[in-house]
Amino acid sequence: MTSPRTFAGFAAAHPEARFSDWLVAQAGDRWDRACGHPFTVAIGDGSMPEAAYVRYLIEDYTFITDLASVLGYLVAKAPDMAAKRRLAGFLALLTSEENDYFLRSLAALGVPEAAYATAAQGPVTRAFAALLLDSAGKGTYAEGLACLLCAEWVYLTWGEREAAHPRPDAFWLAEWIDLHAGPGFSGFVGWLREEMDRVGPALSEAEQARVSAIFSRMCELEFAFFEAAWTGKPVVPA
Ligand SMILES: Cc1ncc(CO)c(N)n1
Repeated sequence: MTSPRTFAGFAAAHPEARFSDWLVAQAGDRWDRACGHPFTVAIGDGSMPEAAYVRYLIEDYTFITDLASVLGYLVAKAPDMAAKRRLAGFLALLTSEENDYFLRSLAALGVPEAAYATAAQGPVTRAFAALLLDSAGKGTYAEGLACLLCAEWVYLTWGEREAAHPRPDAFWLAEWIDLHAGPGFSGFVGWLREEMDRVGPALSEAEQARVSAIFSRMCELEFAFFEAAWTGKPVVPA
């Protein structure tokens, strides 16, 4: 009998299940903790302390710089033009509209360029960047895709939840919600899921387990990233 922890076992028990559903099921409460972190609730309900958001923006600006490199690796590894187009489209958005969002928000919050342009990454961001860059750069397309899927799907999940009620006044919060909700972003995450669902089932069981471990580790690091901004005390999960 196949183990229920493998994708084959999961698919036998849940005939409609997608590979991406299995990744979330395997992550268990690590997924829920990342999507439901109090920091993400505070983005939407107007209770965000400015100091926490400044810490977040400075770290996340270094993160999205590495994310742009990760997308470059994935564009290179994507097997066909349709996939390269999707990934390149997101890379273009990240390096234009989203980059602009960071520069305007950091300026409005009074953060001087010197404080973010050359900021050293904290320990959680370093662990995060290492996992992403190693998976997408040295690993396989599937491994890099699992990182990107987790990062963007967590953001879509809290983004759509917070977009369901009126926006806070601060534009840096309102626009951060709008960047992670709406048809453009949900369309991209929907495509990432379909791509993972296409690539994942064809992998060996050992490689599927590896992809699942990467996805779950990403959930832990997403939680730790929010927690570091929220508390000001970065802790890399064991
Ligand atoms: C840490 C982190 N994860 C995911 C995203 C979404 O791109 C982001 N901006 N930052």
